[in-house]
Parts: sequence; structure tokens; C-alpha cells
Amino acid sequence: MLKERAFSAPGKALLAGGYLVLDPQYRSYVVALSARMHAVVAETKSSGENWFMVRIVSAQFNCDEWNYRVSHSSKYEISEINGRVNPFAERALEVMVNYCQPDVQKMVDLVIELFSDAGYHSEGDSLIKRNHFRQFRFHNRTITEVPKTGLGSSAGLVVVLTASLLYAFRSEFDATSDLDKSTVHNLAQVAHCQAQGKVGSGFDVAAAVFGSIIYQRFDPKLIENLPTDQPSIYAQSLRHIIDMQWEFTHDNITLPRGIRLMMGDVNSGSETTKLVAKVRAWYESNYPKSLGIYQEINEGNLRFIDGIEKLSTLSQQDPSRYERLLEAVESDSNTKEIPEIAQIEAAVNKIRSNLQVITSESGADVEPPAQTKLLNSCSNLKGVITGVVPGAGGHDAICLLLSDGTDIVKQTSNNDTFSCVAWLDLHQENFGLKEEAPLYYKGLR
Ligand SMILES: Nc1ncnc2c1ncn2[C@@H]1O[C@H](COP(=O)(O)OP(=O)(O)OP(=O)(O)O)[C@@H](O)[C@H]1O
Ligand SMILES: C[C@@](O)(CCOP(=O)(O)O)CC(=O)O
Repeated sequence: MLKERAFSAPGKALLAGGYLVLDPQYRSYVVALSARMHAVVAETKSSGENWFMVRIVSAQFNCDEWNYRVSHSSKYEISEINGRVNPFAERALEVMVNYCQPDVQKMVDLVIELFSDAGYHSEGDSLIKRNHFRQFRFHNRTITEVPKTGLGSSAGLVVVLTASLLYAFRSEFDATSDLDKSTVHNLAQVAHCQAQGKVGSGFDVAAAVFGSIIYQRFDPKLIENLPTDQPSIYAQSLRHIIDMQWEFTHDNITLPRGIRLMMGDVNSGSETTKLVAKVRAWYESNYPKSLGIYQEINEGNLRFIDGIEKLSTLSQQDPSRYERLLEAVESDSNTKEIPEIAQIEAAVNKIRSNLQVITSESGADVEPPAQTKLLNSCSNLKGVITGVVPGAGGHDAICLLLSDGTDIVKQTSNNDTFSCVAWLDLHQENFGLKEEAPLYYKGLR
């Protein structure tokens, strides 16, 4: 009997490294967030047929569910019995059966319940349901009709499904084991890319597994070269690639003590794929000037990362000076005289001014003028260290670093400049994939 187990994985914000992260030579700074995706996996009574069923339930989205029948003749066949589509769930299952090769006659049927924290989607007219441990928002629309905030719900989904299925197919899984985490990471990257129909940088999947990290991507060929159109050798190649040691950086980081992240939801609407296509086209047609701009941004990114690390070191090595620094930031004294803060500000200015050049030259709204204005107004607020348009940029969101004691909601309420911003109830978290107690999710359907 398969014991019921639960897993969760965090959402993300890319603070530094947008676009450059697509190239393995550049480092990026990825913050994992307190908004998490959750999955509870259990076995159900088996039909005893030549197939097994995997039922995936997402009760928060108008009782969405997907019922996959998994059979095997010359290869694994997966079909959703009601013709319902969820490319991320389906690809995660497909990659997992090919990797784990479960015996379809002996395998029990599975049910996986999904829960996603409020931060991933706009509230709309959703209702909160809670038990003693957790609360989730329930929407009266299907998943694809509820507007997203861009925290990487699909990456979180693929990671928790992959962990749940790895456990179900192998009867063992340790979310604290580096080996198991690395296996989940590699499998989830493959499934996520296949579902998206493209090989992205994968920083969202890496953050969902490893938490807040400095990230440098894996070689895209690892996934591009998989023989997806040759069933006879696909499973074998997949196993070979998943079990290889992938070369990529995922060094754990944490924001310095006393400093927190704030995300503001501005507007939903930017389409990452269009932005990426425009920036790519601009890069190619402006080479080598575009390379020079990327190098400038990279210098800014590295100075930013180094500035944050200096703050962390200072907080440990000279706590009293660090306290004074935090007080100065909070009371809005002249922070230009604090070298660590000045370094972070200068680094972000360098990144942003170059992103503004890309915006005006490429036609992609990476940091459009409205966001420039908003970020500049934010930097004038008390306690704000710096701010960026996270990830691919666009009109969707802004992300600020500020001192813990700063009340940004109070400072910005009743001020027209900030009327377009909804501050999200989120914070940075270190943890990536982790095990949860199934009890936390009882009665929440
Ligand atoms: N709670 C959920 N239950 C079921 N499927 C989900 C859930 N959350 C996300 N998904 C799947 O992921 C898809 C959304 O993924 P998409 O990559 O478009 O957005 P995102 O990952 O939230 O944001 P971004 O890529 O901008 O960071 C949904 O259409 C659905 O297929
Ligand atoms: C533009 C890009 O670098 C970042 C996209 O970030 P986000 O999904 O907007 O958070 C693309 C990628 O890394 O896959």
C-alpha cells in the first residue's frame, strides 16, 4: 500500500539576469517566494486492467480534473479520458513513465490533489477555504481562465507532480536527498520544456526545486537532442540524460537579514514569448553593439549580486554597523554614503539604463516608460533600497528590495502614482522542494 504523501515547491522572481540567463555564460539572481504549489499523492482502488489511471485534481479551479489512462504496448500511451488538456501535467506524467517504466498491469491507480497558494493568481471573486493548517483561494473558473501573476505556476506544478510520481513509481523518495532532488530537477526541466514547446532557461524550475539561487543554465542540447520522434530509443536516451550530472549553477542564496522583497502586481498582459522573440531579433540585428549592452548588463548583475553578498557578510561580521545601516535605510538618511547600498543602487541603475535602451531599440517593453516612472517613484520612498521589473519585464509587475520595518502599503496608499499597484502578500524563502504533511490539506475541497 502506497502511503499518502505531500510535497510543495515555491514560485520565483528573477531579480537580475532576465534574457541573459538564456545564455549559459551569464549568472542570474533568482529569489524563491513564499507562494508555493502543493501536491498530495495517494493510491486508489485499481481497476486491475491492462492500464492504470492517474487522476489529477485541482479543486480550486472550478473542480478541474484530468484523468489519464496509462497503457503500454510498444511504448507508453497516455490519454485523458474526457479529452481535457493540461500540457504540463500530461508531459510530467509522460516523462515520468518513460523514466521509471512502471509495469502497467501491476501499478496501482493514483490520485494527485493540487493546491496553489494565493500569490500565483489574481484574487478576482475567489473564496477562501481553510482548515487548521492552511488556506487556499477557490475560483469559480477553470485554471486557464484565471489571470496569473507570473510566479511560475507551471514550473511549480511540474516539480511537485514529478516528485509525487517518482515516489509513487519507486515507492521511495527523499525530498532532502541531493540525488533525488537532482533527479526531480532534470525530469521536471525536460517535461516543462516539452510542455512549453521550447527550451527556456529553466530558472523557474530550478528555483522550484532548489529555492533561492544564483543560477547559470544547463546546456539546452541536453533536451534538444532527445529523440522524441523515435519511440524505440526515446526512453533509453531519456534515462541516460536524466541520470547524467548536468553542468549548471544553483548556488543557494538568501536575502540579507533585515531586508525583504516586495512584489507589486501592476497589470497582467505582457507575453513573455513575444518579448523574448523581439529581444532576440534586436540582438541579432544589432550585433556586436548588442553584445556590448549585454556585457554592461552582466557587469551590473554581477555588481548587484556582489553588493547583496557584501550586505550578508556585514550583517554577520559587524552586526552593530549593519544595524546602523538598516536604520539609515529606513529613516531615509543619505544612503549614497553607505558603500554597500551605493554599489547596489549603481548596479541596478546600470542594468536598468541598458534595459531601457533595449526597450526603445527593440520595441519589446522590457522596461517601458510607465514602469521606469513607477520604479523611480518607488526609489524615493522611505526604506526602499532598489527596484526592478522582474523576469522578462513588461507591464506585469515590479519588485522592490526594502528594509524589513518599511510599511510600503501605508506609504503608497492614497497616492495616485501607485494606484496601479497591488502589493502582493509574499516574501523571499530559501527552501525549494520539500515534504509536507498530508494532514495539512484535509477538508480543503
Ligand atoms: N493549480 C494548478 N492546477 C492545474 N494546472 C495548473 C495549476 N497552475 C498552473 N497550471 C498549469 O500551468 C499553466 C500556466 O502556466 P504558464 O507557464 O503559462 O504560467 P506561469 O508558470 O504561472 O507563469 P510564468 O510562466 O509567466 O512565470 C496552466 O494553464 C495549467 O496548465
Ligand atoms: C526572458 C527570460 O529570461 C525570463 C522570463 O522570466 P519570467 O517568466 O517573466 O519571470 C526567459 C527565460 O529565462 O526563460
